[in-house]
Parts: sequence; C-alpha cells; structure tokens
Amino acid sequence: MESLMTIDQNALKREVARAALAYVEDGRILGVGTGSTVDCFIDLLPEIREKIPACVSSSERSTKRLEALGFKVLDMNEVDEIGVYVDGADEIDPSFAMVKGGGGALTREKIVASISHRFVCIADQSKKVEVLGKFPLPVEVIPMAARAVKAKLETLGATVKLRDFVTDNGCSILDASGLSIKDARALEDEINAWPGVVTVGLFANRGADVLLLGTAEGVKTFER
Ligand SMILES: O=C[C@H](O)[C@H](O)[C@H](O)COP(=O)(O)O
Repeated sequence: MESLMTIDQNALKREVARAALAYVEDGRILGVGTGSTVDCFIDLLPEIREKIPACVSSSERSTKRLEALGFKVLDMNEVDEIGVYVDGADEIDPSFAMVKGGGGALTREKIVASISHRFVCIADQSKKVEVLGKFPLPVEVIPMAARAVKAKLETLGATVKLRDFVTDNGCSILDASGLSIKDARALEDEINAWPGVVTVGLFANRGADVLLLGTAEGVKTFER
C-alpha cells in the first residue's frame, strides 16, 4: 500500500515538473531549485535545451544534476537577474507563502529567488495547506549558534531537533516542530533577526507567484 502511494506521488511530481517547462523563458537565465520534484524538472530540461542559455542553481545537488545533462551553471555573483525560478516546497498556503528547506537548501533557494522575476512553485497536492506549520520549520544556523537559537525557538513553543546534516554553506539546521504560524511574514522577520541565524525556511515575504499543483485530477494552476 505504501509503495503504491509513493508511486502515485512521484507521478504527480513528474506531471507538475512537465507543466513547469511552459514557464521557462526563451533566452533568459533559469533559476533552478532543489529537491525531488525539481529533480524531475531538471531531467526534462533537455527537451527545451535551446531555450536555456544558462542556469543558476540553489544547491550542489542540483548543480551536479544540471551539469551532468550538459547545462551551463553560473555562479550567483555572475548574474544580475533571473527570469523564472522553479522550485518545490514542503508546504504552501493560500497566500503562496511557503515552508522550505526539507532538503536543506533553504538559504541558497532564498538568495536565488530574491533576484528572480517569477517564482514558479511545483508541488504535489500533499504540500497545499490552509495554515503553515505542520511540517517542521527548518532554520539554518551558524554551528556555534545552534544551542542559543534552539532555546529561542523553544520559547515560541517549538520542539526543536538538530538535523544530522551540514548545508552547502557549512552550517547546521534546526527543525522546529509544533509552531503555530499565524503571521508568517512577521515570524520570518523575527527569526531572521536572531544572532547566528543564516535564514529561516519561511518564504512569506517573497512567496511564490505561480503554483503548479499535482493532483489526482491533473495539474492545477494557481496564480496571484
Ligand atoms: O531544501 C529543499 C527545498 O526547500 C525543497 O524545495 C523542498 O524540501 C521540497 O522538496 P521535495 O520536492 O523533495 O518535496
């Protein structure tokens, strides 16, 4: 039963990945996110190779995958702007605010998204929620700040675990469960301001512009 559910979810990921190809702008640098849904997207990019002069990627994982397929991946510091950024999410709410970072790439994702004109979120139906916070909120921290930031998250009512993981930036991740996220923008600003926080995995101030949602009835498109 479990494997059947997995197969279905993967099929939904492939469908939304295919739908995102239509959003890639001809001749503009493409921003590429990270995760299993984005892996499906990357694997389809050779079909539109001639439209993509180069990419900027949000992780070493995606960079490797893109380069293996023959795509040029630019350093962020070589680029002023990006047309479309395609990335997944762990949760997305009706205002297009997201929780991201399940794969640990949240900081680079936020940086690439910040210079992108359009953020296209690709996700299967399990990611769409009314209120953010069921998925543990990732917070990337400088390693020496892990204990202090954990304590601050606990004062907000979270149960916090240090992930056994080192990010592409050489930092640590705290996963905060049980937060009641009423005002995602305010919480994003608050946590980002704590000493030692690199970034929080809330993407509310710069949320998605388009959501391509894989459902049992096909891909549904939401735009704001
Ligand atoms: O750090 C990882 C990213 O934020 C991913 O976009 C997010 O975790 C969703 O990944 P997936 O497509 O594997 O569910």
